Amino acid sequence: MATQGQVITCKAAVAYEPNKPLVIEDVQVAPPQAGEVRIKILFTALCHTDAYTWSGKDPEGLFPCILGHEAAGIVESVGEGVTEIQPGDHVIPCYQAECRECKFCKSGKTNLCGKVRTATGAGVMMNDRKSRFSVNGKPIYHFMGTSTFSQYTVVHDVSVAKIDPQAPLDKVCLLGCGVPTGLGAVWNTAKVEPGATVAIFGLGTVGLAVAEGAKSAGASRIIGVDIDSKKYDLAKNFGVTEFVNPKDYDKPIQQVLVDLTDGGVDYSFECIGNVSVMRAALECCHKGWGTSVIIGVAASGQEISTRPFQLVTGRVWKGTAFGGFKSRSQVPWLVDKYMKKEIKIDEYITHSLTLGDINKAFDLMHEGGCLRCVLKLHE
Ligand SMILES: NC(=O)c1ccc[n+]([C@@H]2O[C@H](COP(=O)([O-])OP(=O)(O)OC[C@H]3O[C@@H](n4cnc5c(N)ncnc54)[C@H](O)[C@@H]3O)[C@@H](O)[C@H]2O)c1
Ligand SMILES: N[C@@H](CCC(=O)N[C@@H](CSCO)C(=O)NCC(=O)O)C(=O)O
Ligand SMILES: [Zn+2]
Ligand SMILES: [Zn+2]
Repeated sequence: MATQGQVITCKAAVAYEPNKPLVIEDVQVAPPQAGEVRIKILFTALCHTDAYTWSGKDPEGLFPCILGHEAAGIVESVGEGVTEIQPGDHVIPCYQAECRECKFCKSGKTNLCGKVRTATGAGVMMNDRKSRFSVNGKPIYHFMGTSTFSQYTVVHDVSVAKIDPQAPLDKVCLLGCGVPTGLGAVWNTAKVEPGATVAIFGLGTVGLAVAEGAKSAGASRIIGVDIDSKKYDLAKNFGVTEFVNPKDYDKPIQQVLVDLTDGGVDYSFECIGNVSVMRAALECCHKGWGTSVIIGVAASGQEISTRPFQLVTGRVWKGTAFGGFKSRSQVPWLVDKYMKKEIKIDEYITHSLTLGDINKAFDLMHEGGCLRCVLKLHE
């Protein structure tokens, strides 16, 4: 391999400051050290969490950094001691690692992994607590352990899911975040059963994936709640059976849903990141058993609240990261499900652009007509 062991200079989108346009730079990407993998990223999508961190509202946000965490690519080289991944493997970088050795991984109770989390939260690699990215000698922070807005990135080996080489990378890149999050929130976190009633707050990619998951789980009613009525036609294709726009009512949305469902829904999902909506999502659940799952990411300083009585009377409040999926083990399984046409991906991709258009892609994301925009990173 000509590039193995060498610094690679390539294009990447650097976020220098919150909310300032990303700058396409020539970035130096150092070779992978022990336990690391350097990946040629071919396609990356944008997720709202990238916009959230870029906005400066993420307490873990560090600048300058290279954002991006929903991508697919091909391994360029591996560091010392990496045995399960080889150059040429088709992979999806996973922001939620799976080491299979730590307390979290061994617990069987969670998909969270503790092995590299302190480093990924600090924008560095575990080995030497330094970045592999630089511009003219100045380090640039990693983001979520993935930094996929770059033609090449370096990640920990425990964060790499090896997938079917036949899978189209311009599609399966979405399995790096939004789609698994929604499906897994239903299948793994809530464990929705046939006949259940479901309310989904926010019908973006995550909320629509919740609808898809709820439909496949056999939910009897899937009520979509969004302030953008244009979402309804689209949402029907993902399984939403009824639509409610809070703007059409004078009473609180939780009351609207309780009245519509003879006392409340069995399951609700917050897919926005709005703490007032999180409260409504809990309070629209049925007394005695209703479960609400928080998926949305709220800004630094925001807190959730409700009357404790809501929980005393049997409602359950939960949250989910990456839909509870164990990344290295289950992302390849999700890819196989897509290849067998058992889950959707193409339907979430509304726009396709190149890395140079990344600022335009973020603008599109805020315009409502956009679910996922996939960027091609190489000509
Ligand atoms: N927990 C996780 O693992 C995880 C993974 C991926 C994304 N997320 C988070 O999930 C959230 C959703 O992501 P997305 O990509 O689907 O976002 P999105 O912006 O595409 O979708 C949000 C939807 O919510 C609607 N909305 C906004 N305010 C509303 C309100 N007050 N009431 C009803 N509807 C409202 C919008 O019209 C939009 O349709 C984000 O906060 C993102 O950061 C979390
Ligand atoms: N850094 C933020 C929290 C961000 C957050 O909650 N991230 C989600 C994934 S969002 C993907 O689009 C998550 O999985 N969190 C678990 C984890 O990061 O380990 C903050 O500090 O508020
Ligand atoms: Zn995401
Ligand atoms: Zn682990």
